[in-house]
Amino acid sequence: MAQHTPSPAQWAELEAAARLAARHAYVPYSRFAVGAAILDEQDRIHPGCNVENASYGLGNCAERTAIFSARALHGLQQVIAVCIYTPTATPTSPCGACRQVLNEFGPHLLVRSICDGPDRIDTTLDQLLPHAFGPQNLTDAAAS
Ligand SMILES: O=c1ccn([C@H]2C[C@H](O)[C@@H](CO)O2)c(=O)[nH]1
Ligand SMILES: [Zn+2]
Repeated sequence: MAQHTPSPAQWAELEAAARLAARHAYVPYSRFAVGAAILDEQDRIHPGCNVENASYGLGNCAERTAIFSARALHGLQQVIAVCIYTPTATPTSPCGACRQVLNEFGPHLLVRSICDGPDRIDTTLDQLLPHAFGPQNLTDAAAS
């Protein structure tokens, strides 16, 4: 399937959705409210925020919340692009766990990180997670 690229208007929508989603973040422990928004192959935008827990290690990042809720609510199939907003002076990249989860639904997806400052990062998941382990590795498994 051909990978399509978001239009400038779609990037602007993704950025706004990521910033808005951060307002729903549940971050009583880190006070670090992150928002994410994913664009799917049907041009739908799905938001997510980080949701922390008193058992600290169980918190979920904004990017994974976006993926899981989009799948549960809307049957997400393919991610074209993700935008991540962090409340920082410089943009930050998704954590390793989120890179892996993003890879499941969009191995070649585009990643934009935005923040409260003027800088942004535009990259790809291929750059962030080279030699990824994904669904194809399971189907490649030798029959026993
Ligand atoms: O890309 C990132 C990085 C961090 N966090 C969350 C996890 C935790 O709730 C808080 C501090 O790490 O920010 C995200 O949601 N996405
Ligand atoms: Zn993460």
